[in-house]
Amino acid sequence: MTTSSKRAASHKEQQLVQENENEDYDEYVYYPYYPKSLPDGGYEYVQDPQKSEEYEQSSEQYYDDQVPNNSAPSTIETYSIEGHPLYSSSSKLPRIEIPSNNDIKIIITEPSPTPLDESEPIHVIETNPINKTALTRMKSSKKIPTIETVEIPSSNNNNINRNIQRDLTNSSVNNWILTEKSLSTSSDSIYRNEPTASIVSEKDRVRVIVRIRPMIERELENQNDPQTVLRCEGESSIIAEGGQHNRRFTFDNVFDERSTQEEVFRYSGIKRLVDLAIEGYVTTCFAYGQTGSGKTHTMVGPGGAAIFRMDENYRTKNFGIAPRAINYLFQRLREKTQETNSPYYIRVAYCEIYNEQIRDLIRPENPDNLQVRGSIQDGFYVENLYQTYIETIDELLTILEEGELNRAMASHHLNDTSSRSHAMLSIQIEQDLQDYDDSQQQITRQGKLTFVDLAGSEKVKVSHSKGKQLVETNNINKSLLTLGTCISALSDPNKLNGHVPYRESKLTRLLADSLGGHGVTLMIACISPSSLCENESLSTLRYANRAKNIENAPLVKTDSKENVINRLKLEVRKLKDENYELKQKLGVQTNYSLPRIKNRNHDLGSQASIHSSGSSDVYERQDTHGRLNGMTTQKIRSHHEILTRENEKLARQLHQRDKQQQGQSNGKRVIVVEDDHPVQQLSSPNNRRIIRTYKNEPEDEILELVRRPSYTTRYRTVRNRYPDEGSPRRRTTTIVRRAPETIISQDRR
Ligand SMILES: Nc1ncnc2c1ncn2[C@@H]1O[C@H](COP(=O)(O)OP(=O)(O)OP(=O)(O)O)[C@@H](O)[C@H]1O
Repeated sequence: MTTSSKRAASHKEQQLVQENENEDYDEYVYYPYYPKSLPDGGYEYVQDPQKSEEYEQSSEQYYDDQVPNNSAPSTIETYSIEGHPLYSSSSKLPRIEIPSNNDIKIIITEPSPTPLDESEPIHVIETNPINKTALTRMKSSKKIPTIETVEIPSSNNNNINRNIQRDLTNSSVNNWILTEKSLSTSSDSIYRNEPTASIVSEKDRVRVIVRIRPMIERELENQNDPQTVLRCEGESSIIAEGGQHNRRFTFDNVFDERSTQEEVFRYSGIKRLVDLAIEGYVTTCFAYGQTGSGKTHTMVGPGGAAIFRMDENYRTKNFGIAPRAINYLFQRLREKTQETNSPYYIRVAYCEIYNEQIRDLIRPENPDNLQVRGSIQDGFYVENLYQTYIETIDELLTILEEGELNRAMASHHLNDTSSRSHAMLSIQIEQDLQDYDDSQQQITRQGKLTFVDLAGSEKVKVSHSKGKQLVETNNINKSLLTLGTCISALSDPNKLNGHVPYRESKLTRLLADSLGGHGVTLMIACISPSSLCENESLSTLRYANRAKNIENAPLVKTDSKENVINRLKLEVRKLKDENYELKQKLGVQTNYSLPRIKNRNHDLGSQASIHSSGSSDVYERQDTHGRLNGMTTQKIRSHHEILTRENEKLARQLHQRDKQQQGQSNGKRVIVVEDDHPVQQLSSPNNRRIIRTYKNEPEDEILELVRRPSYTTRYRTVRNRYPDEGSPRRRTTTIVRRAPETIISQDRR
C-alpha cells in the first residue's frame, strides 16, 4: 500500500476501522488485517500472518462442504412401475432411478425398455380413482429410500386424479408428491405444475427451488473454454456433471438458464406463501447463493433498484419475484376484502444487516445498529425498526425501490453491482376478526410475508476484495456460515446434539421462525452454471438439499385486538413526541393536531386530534357489546400512517440540514442535486447511472443526491385519476441516497 493510497482511504472506511478498534479485536478471527495508525494521522491495514492462516481456514470452511473431487459417481439402481394405468404394455413401463446414496429420491424418467422380471412392493401406494396400482421394485434393496418426488412423463389422460399417499407401514417413506407433467401449451411452462392450494399441514417442509442463471461475460470469456457443469433434468432435478463432481440433486422445482421471471414466479410456490400470509401465517422467501449468482435479479429484477427506472414493458417482463408477489398480494386482498367485507391493513418494514449491524432502509437516518430483541409473543424482532402502514401497491413498490437504493452496494471482480448486506422486506398483513371462534373475543390476525435477499458468499481470492470490502466479505461469509450451520443442525437433529446456533448471528436470529420455527418458508437457491463457479454452486446445492429436510410447524399469528391497539397507541405517542422534537430542532412551528384525513374504506367523519399528553381515549370507541369499534382501529392506523410519514420527512430534512452545515464548516460547498429524471430505458439493465453521474462531478464540492423514487413520480397521475383509492397522504417524499464513497473521500483530502 502506498502512502498516498493510505491517506486516500475513505472516510467510511476509517469510521469502520474506528468502530472495530473499539471492539475487542480478537472477536474478528475471520479478519486477517488490523488497522495500524500512522504518524500523519492516517492508518494502514497490516496483515497478521497468524490470523491470515486462521482466516484462510475459516473462510474456506464455508466451501468445505463439497463432494470430494475423487468421489465416485452415485450408483443408480433402476426400478419400474407395475401396472400403471398409463402404461398397459410392459415395454412402456416408466423407469425409476434410485441412486444408492440415500440422499436422492425416486425419479421416474423414461419408459423402460426392459420388462419386469421380479416384483416386490416398494411400500408406496398410488391411489387412483380409476385403477389402484402399486409401485414395484425390480431388485430388492436392503434399505428402502425416502421417496420424495416422482415425475411421470406427460400423459394424454390429464384428468386422472393421481394422489400418491404416504405408506404408513414404513416410516422411512416421507410425504411425497406426484409431480405430473401438464400438457400446457406455453413454451415456458410446459410440463410444470403451478403449486397451488394454500393448505398447510401440521408440519410444513421448507420448499426449495433452484435457479441457474445464464453464463455472464466473464464466464464466457473463460480462457479454458467456457464450460457448463450443471444441467436441469425435468422440472425438479439438477445434474452436476462434466466437472470435478458427478451428482444429481432433486428439489421442489428447478429453473434453467432460459427460465423467465414470470415462470419462476408462477412455479416457485410464492403464491402459496402470499395466500398463507393473508391467512395469518408468517411466511418467508429467501434467496441464497454465491455472489453474482442472480439473487437480486431473481428477487427484485435486473440491477435491483435500476429496474424501477425502466419503461413499463421492460418492468413487466423483468420484475423479479418480490414485485410480482406484491402485485398478486394486492390482487388477492381486493378479492378477499370483497368476500369478507373486512379491511386488511398492510404494514411495511425494510432493513438490511450490514457488517452485523442492522440499518433501516426506509428511514436511513435512523441510528445504525438497531438491536435484535426476543420475546415469547413475537420471537426475534428488530427493536425500533421503522414500520409504516401503506394502502396501495405503488406505495409498497416505492418502499422497495427506496430500500434498494439505500442498500450497501459495491463493485468487485465477480459482480459490478454486488449487494453487501442481507436485506429484509417485511410486509405484515393485519385483519381484525370479529366473533372469532364464535366467542366474544376480538382478535387481530397478523400474517407476514418477508423477502430476504441475502448477500452472496464470496471467495476473497477470486473477488479480490480489499480494505472495507474485505471487512464486508468477512461479515457476509461469517453470517452465512452460521446460517449453514443452522441449516445442517436442523436438517439432521443428531448434529450438534440438536442445538441450533441461531443466536450466533443477527441473520439467523431473525430467520429463526422461518427455519425450524412456526413459519412457512421458500428458499430460492441461485447458482451459476459455469465451471469457474463449480465448487460454490455445488456448495449452494448441498445446503439447499439439506434445507429441504427442515420442517416447520406453522401457526397462524394472532393477537388480541386490545393488545394491538395498545401497542399502536404507544407507537403513536412515541412518534408524536419524536416529531415534536424534530420540529423544534428544525425551528418549525409545532402543531399538535393531525391533518384531517379521508379514509378510503369508511367515512370516519371528523378526525379527532391526538393529544401529545398520551391521552388516547379518543380511540376507544366501543360498540354495544363493549367491543372495540372497527372504525376505531382503522382510525388509529391512519393516524399512525400520517405520523410515520411526517416523521420520515422531518428526519430527512434534519439530516439534509446537518449535512449542509457540516459541508460548509469544512469549507466545501454542498450541492443538493434533485434527481427526477423521466422514466427511460437504460442502455443496460445493470447501468447504475446515478453512481456514474457522481463520479463525473467536480471534485471540490460535496454532492448530496436527493432523489425522487421513480415509482412515486410515475404513479402521481394514476392517483389523481383515482383519488378515492389514495391513502390518507400519498407517499410523495423524496429520499436521500447515501452519498457514494468517491465523494466522501474527496472531502477528506
Ligand atoms: N436469470 C438471469 N438472467 C440474466 N441475467 C442474470 C440472471 N441472473 C443474474 N443475472 C445477471 O448476473 C449478474 C449478477 O446478478 P445479481 O446481482 O442478481 O447477483 P447476486 O447474487 O445478487 O450477487 P451479490 O450477492 O453479489 O449481490 C447481474 O448482471 C444480473 O443481471
